[in-house]
Amino acid sequence: MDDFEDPRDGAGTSGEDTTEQPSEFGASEQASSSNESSTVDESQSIEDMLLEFDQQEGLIRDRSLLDPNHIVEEDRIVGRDRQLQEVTKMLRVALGDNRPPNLFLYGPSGTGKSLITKAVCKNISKICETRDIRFGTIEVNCQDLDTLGVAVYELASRAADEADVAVEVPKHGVATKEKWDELYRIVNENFDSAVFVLDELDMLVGRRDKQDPAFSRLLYQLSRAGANNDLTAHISVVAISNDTKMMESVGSRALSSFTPEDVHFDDYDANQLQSILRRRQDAFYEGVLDEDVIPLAAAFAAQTHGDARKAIDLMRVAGELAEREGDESVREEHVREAQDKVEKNRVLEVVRGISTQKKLCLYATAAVASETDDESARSTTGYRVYQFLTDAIEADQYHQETYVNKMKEMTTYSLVDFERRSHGPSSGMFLEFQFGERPETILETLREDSRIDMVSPDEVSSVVKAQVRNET
Ligand SMILES: Nc1ncnc2c1ncn2[C@@H]1O[C@H](COP(=O)(O)OP(=O)(O)OP(=O)(O)O)[C@@H](O)[C@H]1O
Repeated sequence: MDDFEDPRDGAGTSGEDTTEQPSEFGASEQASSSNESSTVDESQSIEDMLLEFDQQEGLIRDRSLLDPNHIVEEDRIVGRDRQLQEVTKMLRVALGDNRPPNLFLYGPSGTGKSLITKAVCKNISKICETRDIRFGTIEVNCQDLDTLGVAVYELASRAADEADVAVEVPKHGVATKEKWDELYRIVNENFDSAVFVLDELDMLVGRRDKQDPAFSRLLYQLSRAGANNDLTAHISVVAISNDTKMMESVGSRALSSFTPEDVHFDDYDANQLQSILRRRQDAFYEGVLDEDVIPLAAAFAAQTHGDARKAIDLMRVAGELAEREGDESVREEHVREAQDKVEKNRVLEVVRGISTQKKLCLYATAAVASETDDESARSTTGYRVYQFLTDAIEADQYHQETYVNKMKEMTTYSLVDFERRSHGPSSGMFLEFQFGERPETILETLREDSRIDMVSPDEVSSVVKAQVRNET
């Protein structure tokens, strides 16, 4: 955040929100609808409109380059040489007659973990074809898998897709053991060598036992099957996670058979993100991207933790906004609009599901952060603003400790981060919260809750200012 100029400088970050955000999709929808209303021809039939849109020149030439799930060619991968080399070195064993090691790839989201794994596996597969080795990449994302049984079925089903055969057990109503046997059958009959890619593995917690999460059982069973010949193919397991501490939750039983090689993926800085975007600028027709677009999208994405997915997403949304508004080029203002929209949607997703009390804690803390120079909020000040808010809407009031715990829970949604601090003996200890998104975006989003909207933002702001002045 502090190693480049805040891209929003000069664009009003001080909290004096001027635009009325019309809907959950933010200002962009409003802009496009007001644009439409000025050009609408009421006599036009739907068919005419469709034909007209069809003839309109778009700005985006190749949408796949802006799709985060598309595996880009190797020459578009930038800034991950070390990781590419490590993963290639370890998995290349699959090209011979040996079992490659298991891997644990960890680092924040959007730092290229899945991309590098897919790119290396794709190349291994290409070489294996020329050597008559039947190699398969069996990939699952564990995010939506809630039990071990579901995960094993999913693996069997992906293995079957990769081998172009059918799964012969039903998805429901059979024991997990049968699903394992089916997975072994498919792999053994169709592959000499296979890499299991378990993306977002830490999400596979299961319902049974928090001490023995499903991901731990999955790792144990898979690596054991490799060792005791249930799986005759040479298999390697690549576990991918954002949670650097995931391996600490893997039970000792699983750990002793899994024993992975670790590969760390660190954050991208704004320069690396710029290079990533530049290698994809041919997603647009020549000359339609203004020169400020890429540096600004990269700077915005670098503000959180340098997420390439976010940078690519910003460039795509900016392009789509420009297209929808009938503009001839993608400009800086489209990126700013896109940033608002992307941030707001993410915050909305989280905020929609939390209780009013948590919203009040978050609102109070974000209100403080929006008034401080470094956009941080002390828990002690946040709590006083929280008390003001709960009094104002006559809601129950938590003790300070509960308020702090509720705020700490917000770290799981990556909305806030915190550090324990003390500003000298007179101020005592407090937590200092930092936001992953602009505090103003969080405030705007929370004001969509009618109870919170009962309190005037100006009133909150003057309470906050007074409290911040009182900080020692
Ligand atoms: N070094 C890079 N060069 C080019 N594109 C990249 C690079 N790193 C990431 N990307 C792109 O960013 C997007 C996200 O990358 P990827 O899915 O690999 O992230 P991840 O670390 O696996 O994140 P998550 O943990 O959220 O799944 C993809 O579209 C990918 O193509």
